[in-house]
Amino acid sequence: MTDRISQQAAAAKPAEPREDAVLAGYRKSIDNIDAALVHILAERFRITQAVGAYKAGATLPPADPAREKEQIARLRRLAEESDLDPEFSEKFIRFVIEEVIRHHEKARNGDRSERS
Ligand SMILES: C=C(O[C@@H]1C=C(C(=O)O)C=C[C@H]1O)C(=O)O
Repeated sequence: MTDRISQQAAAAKPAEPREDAVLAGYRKSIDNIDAALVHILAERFRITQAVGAYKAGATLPPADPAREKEQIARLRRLAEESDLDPEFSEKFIRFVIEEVIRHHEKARNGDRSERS
């Protein structure tokens, strides 16, 4: 790549995503946020495991639809205030709660079986 035409061709070529400094800067922030999400979810599941053990001991049902309805409505409101799609927020929390209930059912069955 020493002649002028080759140099011009190289200059016109868009940078590979991995070599783009602006994109790399954004991705650094995305990586930090993703790490925080994993830590937050780990803490949420740590406490819901304790709730599952408590419910199993107290013979309380694994799921509480009234509580879920309140949480979904609250998170939809928060999403709207934060310019996040409320539909996405509802889908996300339902996905998480479904997994929590699966854990609670396992805890109730002495970790022998799962729902479905
Ligand atoms: C954690 C609980 O158990 C279930 C899981 C929920 C959740 O992950 O937020 C909410 C309600 C219940 O269906 C609870 O009853 O508080």
